[in-house]
Amino acid sequence: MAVYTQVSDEALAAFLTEYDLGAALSFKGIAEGVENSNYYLETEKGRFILTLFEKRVSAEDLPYFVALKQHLAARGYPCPSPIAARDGKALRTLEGRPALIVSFVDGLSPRRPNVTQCRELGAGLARMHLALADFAMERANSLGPAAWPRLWTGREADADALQPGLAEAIAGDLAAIAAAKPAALNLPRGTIHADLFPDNAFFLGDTFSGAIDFYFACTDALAYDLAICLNAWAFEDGGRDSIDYNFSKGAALIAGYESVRPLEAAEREALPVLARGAALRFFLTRLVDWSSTPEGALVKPKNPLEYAGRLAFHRKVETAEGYGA
Ligand SMILES: Nc1ncnc2c1ncn2[C@@H]1O[C@H](COP(=O)(O)OP(=O)(O)O)[C@@H](O)[C@H]1O
Ligand SMILES: N[C@@H](CCOP(=O)(O)O)C(=O)O
Repeated sequence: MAVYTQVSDEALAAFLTEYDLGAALSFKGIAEGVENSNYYLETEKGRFILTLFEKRVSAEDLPYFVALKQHLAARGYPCPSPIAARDGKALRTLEGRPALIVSFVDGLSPRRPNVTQCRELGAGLARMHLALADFAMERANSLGPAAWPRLWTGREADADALQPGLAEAIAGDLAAIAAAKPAALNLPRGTIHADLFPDNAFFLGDTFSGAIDFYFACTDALAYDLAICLNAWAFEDGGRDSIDYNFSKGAALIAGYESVRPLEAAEREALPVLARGAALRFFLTRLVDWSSTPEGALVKPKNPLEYAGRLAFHRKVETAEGYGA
């Protein structure tokens, strides 16, 4: 459930008078999502999404996220296009929160992506990287390697409580990635989505129809975005205590990406450490949420062990071929 801030009928009607969208015909809170309050909004001019930004998205980053979506939409990339009010400004205030109306993206998020969808997603990710190649704004990755020790310190016991011996393994991952960092620093950089999980990608049948939720986007290595997607799209829950890499899905995702933007030799070489780093990043943020979300909270925290399982796989992979590249 992700409607933290309620919008009254009166506040919505007054808000819409600032736009050329006509009156509201339908307005409903959206249960999915974790970070912000999202509403489905239909007006006389069509279907939209209204987002009220909650505290997890920093207000100073909002102009970056809005500009990024405007940039992509202007290049015809399928994503939510910010709708400006009559004064030309898209980012506004509603019920005391920063608020944004964006266009509705058609499609369904796959619950269990198939190989064709993985290939499509890879190509969609590479097209996004190319469309953002001339996006001038920058944002540091606030969840990059420099942030990991801060997320990890003090949570060793929580990790061991989830799985005995996990704390030592995670400490080993942090050390191994820190040692490999210099090689990863020289990779081609650009604007990355950084959270293109299946719930943030839409498909019409098996055809990629758009990406949403750009609120972790930042400036980083392009191949790191591919590594995040490998983690999010190409692993299967293999039953009790096991998470398996689906080689066909991973190979299809990489091939799809390379059909649009071929990887450089250094990016291929760095893929194992990038994939391990990406798994560590999501393990750590999930661990923080897991141990700090009170029981009975509206949002159920995601299971960190899914990412501990991926880390166990990455520790054994030495070359990009191990992922099907
Ligand atoms: N532009 C959009 N078009 C269609 N549906 C959207 C759009 N934006 C969000 N949604 C719906 O709202 C849900 C939550 O959005 P999301 O951006 O993932 O929220 P959060 O940032 O809170 O995690 C999505 O799973 C999707 O169902
Ligand atoms: N994709 C992340 C959590 C972020 O949630 P989102 O709904 O904003 O994409 C994870 O799986 O840990």
